[in-house]
Amino acid sequence: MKPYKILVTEALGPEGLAFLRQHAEVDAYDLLPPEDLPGLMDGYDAVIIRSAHRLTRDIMAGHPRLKVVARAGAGVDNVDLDAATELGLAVINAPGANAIAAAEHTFGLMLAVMRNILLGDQHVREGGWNRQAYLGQELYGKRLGIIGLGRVGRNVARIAHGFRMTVTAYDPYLTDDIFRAHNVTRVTSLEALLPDIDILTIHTPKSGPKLGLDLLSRLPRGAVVINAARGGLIDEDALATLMESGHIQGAGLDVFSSEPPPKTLKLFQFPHVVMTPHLGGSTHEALAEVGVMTARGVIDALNGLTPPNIVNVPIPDIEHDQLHALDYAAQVAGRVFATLNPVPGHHLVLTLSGDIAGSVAPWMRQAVLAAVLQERVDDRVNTVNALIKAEEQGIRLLVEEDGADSGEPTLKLRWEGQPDTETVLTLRQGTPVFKVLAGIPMEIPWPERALITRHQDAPGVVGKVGTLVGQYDINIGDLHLGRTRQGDRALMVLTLDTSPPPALLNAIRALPGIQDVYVFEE
Ligand SMILES: NC(=O)c1ccc[n+]([C@@H]2O[C@H](COP(=O)([O-])OP(=O)(O)OC[C@H]3O[C@@H](n4cnc5c(N)ncnc54)[C@H](O)[C@@H]3O)[C@@H](O)[C@H]2O)c1
Ligand SMILES: O=C(O)[C@H](O)COP(=O)(O)O
Repeated sequence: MKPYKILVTEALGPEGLAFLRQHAEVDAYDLLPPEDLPGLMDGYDAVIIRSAHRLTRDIMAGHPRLKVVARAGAGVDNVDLDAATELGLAVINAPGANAIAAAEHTFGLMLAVMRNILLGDQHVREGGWNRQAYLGQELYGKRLGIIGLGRVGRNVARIAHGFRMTVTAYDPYLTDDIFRAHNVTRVTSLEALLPDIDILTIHTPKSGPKLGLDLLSRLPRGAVVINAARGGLIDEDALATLMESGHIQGAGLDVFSSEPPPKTLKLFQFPHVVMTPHLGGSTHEALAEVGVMTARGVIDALNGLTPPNIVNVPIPDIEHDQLHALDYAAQVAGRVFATLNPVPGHHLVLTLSGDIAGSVAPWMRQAVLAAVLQERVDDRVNTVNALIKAEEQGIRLLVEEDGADSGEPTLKLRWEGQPDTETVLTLRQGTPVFKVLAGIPMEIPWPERALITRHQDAPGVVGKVGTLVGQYDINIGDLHLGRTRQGDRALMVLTLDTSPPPALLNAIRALPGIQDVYVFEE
């Protein structure tokens, strides 16, 4: 019996499916009718879609088993990311896995428009041979304008250089180095880009700029427009208007505001508009790459890891094993802190130092916060939705820097204004070691099973607890004691070889001087 159940709603590369099947029971469809998806979501740990389906809040909510949703592809605009995050669902995608396919398809469309390939094909099939009627234009020496120099945009630039085009791009989110590295001239506005190019191609997410009549009119007369990114980035009515006036000579479209486009789409009237049914990422190679990347991400996320292709959790730039160790340290620190300090404050103060500063810090904050909240909130809370759940609980996270950004990763936690809640944990060669517990300095390598007593420092308490544990035939592997000062608050941490039964815990609780008893087991 496999531990997970996964629904795949649209054709996934066979390599990805095979990987999923090693770890999960998989129900895979070539194309699940979209209207059937809401009724099928129950009982799956993960659901994987492509562009034919939408994962809305309504569809994702109310499925206790669901932990991960995935978009097997680049664009996650058909997943309600805010809803997924609030619901604690990890969102996986496959960034870059189909970027070469999409870039090559962009050139397919470009060549089809510039060289009248589809019109010529139709003409020959109809028995014609009028070569003069289908005179085309070369890409060589043309000025290509790219909006969005991301994974696809950079591949477009690479191919364009092969055609000896000059390449200019607009992407306000990238550094100059990226433009230089790809031999692309940078412009800092669309207004600067559009008048000086022959061919425009857009490669931004759906949230990118919308090119309506005003912006498209800035293209020189006779320009060609390509959209293999997302429907709606190029306004279809505006494009039709400019095709009609002859301002725009031709267009290549792989994506549409509504897919498939309605029969009433004005652009169908123009022979120099070449259209494909969202084929940009549809090559065998890309589907294989997308399938494997998605499948690995989904299984990692189900296993509680943070894969590099998770969309709604900050991703630390470190090795898998190191991340796993830090995740464990965050769990231990958060759980022990929340259990020993059950009355929460309003402000949780977290100090990170050592190797968890930098790119790891945003993820670490969420991981620790999730572990603290897990002890307090019944609702599902995890690294994905920790910040949202904290806000719902009226808890604010205050992050303090202590300046040290190398050395052993160290987490310090306390409720603001309550120094006796301070908990300090260091990760030493992969093992969490507590340095301070509930404000009491102690040095405790964290065991698999620990029993902690909170008690009054007084003669006989330790011996009585030890005797009771022995009476239940449980071996004590290690013992640590700490106190604020003689006769004051004290803690005892016992490493036990076997689980203490409830009767033993009750017996310890009944001993004079004992304030509370806690058990932590893996
Ligand atoms: N047709 C297809 O089958 C197909 C295949 C793959 C990708 N896509 C789509 O192509 C697009 C690009 O994909 P990608 O993998 O390169 O994404 P990406 O995230 O790697 O790159 C997108 C780039 O757009 C830039 N950008 C964002 N907003 C912008 C704005 N307002 N103005 C200018 N630049 C902006 C970003 O800085 C980034 O560099 C996405 O919409 C994706 O969904 C379509
Ligand atoms: O975002 C993507 O990866 C592309 O739009 C491909 O979509 P598809 O998976 O439906 O082919």
